[in-house]
Amino acid sequence: MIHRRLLQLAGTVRGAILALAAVGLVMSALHVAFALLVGLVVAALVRGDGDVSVPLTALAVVALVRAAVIWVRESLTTRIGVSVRIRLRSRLLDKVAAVPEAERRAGRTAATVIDGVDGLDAYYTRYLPQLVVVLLVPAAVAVIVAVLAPAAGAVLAVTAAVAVLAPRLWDARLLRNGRGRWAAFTRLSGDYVEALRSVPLLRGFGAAERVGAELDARAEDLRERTMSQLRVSLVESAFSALAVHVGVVAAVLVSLAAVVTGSTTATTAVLVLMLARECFRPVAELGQHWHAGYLGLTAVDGLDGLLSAEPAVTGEGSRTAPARGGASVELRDVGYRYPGADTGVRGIDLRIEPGETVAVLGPSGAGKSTLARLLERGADPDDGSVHIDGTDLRGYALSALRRSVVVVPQDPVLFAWSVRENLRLYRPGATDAEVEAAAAAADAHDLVSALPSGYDTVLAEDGEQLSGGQRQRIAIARALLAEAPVLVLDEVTSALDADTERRVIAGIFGHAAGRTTIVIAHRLTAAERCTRWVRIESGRVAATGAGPPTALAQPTGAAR
Ligand SMILES: Nc1ncnc2c1ncn2[C@@H]1O[C@H](COP(=O)(O)OP(=O)(O)OP(=O)(O)O)[C@@H](O)[C@H]1O
Repeated sequence: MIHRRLLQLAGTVRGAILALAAVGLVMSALHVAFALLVGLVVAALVRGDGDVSVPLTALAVVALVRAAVIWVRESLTTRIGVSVRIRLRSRLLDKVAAVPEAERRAGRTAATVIDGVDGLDAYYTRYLPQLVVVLLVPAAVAVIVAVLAPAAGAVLAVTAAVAVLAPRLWDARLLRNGRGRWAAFTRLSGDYVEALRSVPLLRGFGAAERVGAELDARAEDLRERTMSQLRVSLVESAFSALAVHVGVVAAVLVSLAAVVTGSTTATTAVLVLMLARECFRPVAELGQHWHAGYLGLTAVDGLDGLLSAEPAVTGEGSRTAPARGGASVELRDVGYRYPGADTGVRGIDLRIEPGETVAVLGPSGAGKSTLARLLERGADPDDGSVHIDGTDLRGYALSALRRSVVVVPQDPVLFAWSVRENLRLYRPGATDAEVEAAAAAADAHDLVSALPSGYDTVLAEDGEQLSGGQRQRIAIARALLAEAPVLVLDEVTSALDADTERRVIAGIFGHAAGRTTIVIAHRLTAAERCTRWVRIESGRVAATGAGPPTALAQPTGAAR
């Protein structure tokens, strides 16, 4: 089955597919030559006449060349397979980085990028080249047989056509079932990832058993779909195999009948027997490759969905980063709605001078994190514009912008790398002294030093051996080390006790002095060193004030 979208996705791989098809054709020609030579040798031996040394030598040469071509084909297939996977994965990973959808559905995305692409490898490197071989070789062999024995040639032509075309009747159903199975597989992958991440939570709430039972039910659904798929595919294979065997037997019987009636020779009958097998060899191999390759076909929806998803932001300028130190930040009548929702921010006007420290306060859901998102260009505003140092964010090269605005989220991600590598995420060239100074400023030096190998301790996935507050402090140190002109701290001290929070805030303000710092906070203690405050409510600026925020900055009932 040829899938137009998959051919488009393959892009420049088309030439490689044709090269593999050409090698497949050479291979088939060698098989046919081998069969003819064996036929000639056997016929000569049966007749007991003639010298068979020449065809035997030719047979040995063909066998050697065939071995060499097999080697070439396999190494080419592997190389092309690797390059197809690299090319597709790099296109997909570019998308994963830009598409919010991929972030939200991490498990499904991982299944598509890993299993889907693996499945496509067999489709491109085995199935499609073999399809070209099947379109040419059985017809050519049937013509050769027809020249030797017309009736046997006709039988081969008809049965080969049936063997190739009959399974296509099941293709649509196989593909439909396969897509359903793939959807169930990726959904289950996503659910497993989510459940594994939340095991302590699920256990804590006694929900582990219920979620386990749901996963069991989904796994059972996947098993049933897979078995149903296997059944359809086995029926298809059985029909194909039947046509192959019936074809060989019928062609041989027809040529034997011709021998009995004296209209052909025994040598021709032996040649027909040998060639009949070669006529069907490509068909049988196509069946095997189809089963290896259709997994890729079924993954096409996931691949297509990811590749055609709209990135959160499009286009970028060429401006490099603003000058080091602080940069001005300006939001001009900014409005943003989350896609498909009526939530976000609107009419935000805010100017922050270079080096200023501003607190952004407001109730939960007011739109504070949305502002942070807009500042790092995680999304573009629907209305208005965001500027850094007077330049619209869209005028900066994305990589430069992301180095210039560092946002520390409330629940930061740490990688399963050493603490030192985690801290150097934004500045791989930072010296050990700079790393330690940033850690000390975030009140993280002592806690890191107490780890078994200090800064070289390799963290568990997402820093699991650390408490929430310890992870927050390492993430703050990482952001301080970046020395970005604009630092946005989004409730980064929410997991710290009041004393530690004060120390961390003092450290941040000392280390980041001169840089523009925006502190998003619920608690006034987190923002008490800011020189100005802004209160956001329902996506709008509700009030602003000079000096550190006081109780006035908070809506009634907010935490102090
Ligand atoms: N990905 C999203 N899709 C749709 N709506 C969203 C999304 N993220 C946030 N929102 C909505 O946008 C609004 C603003 O959310 P935001 O996260 O900016 O609030 P916040 O002030 O940071 O809240 P909190 O203090 O609880 O972190 C909320 O109504 C929220 O439900």
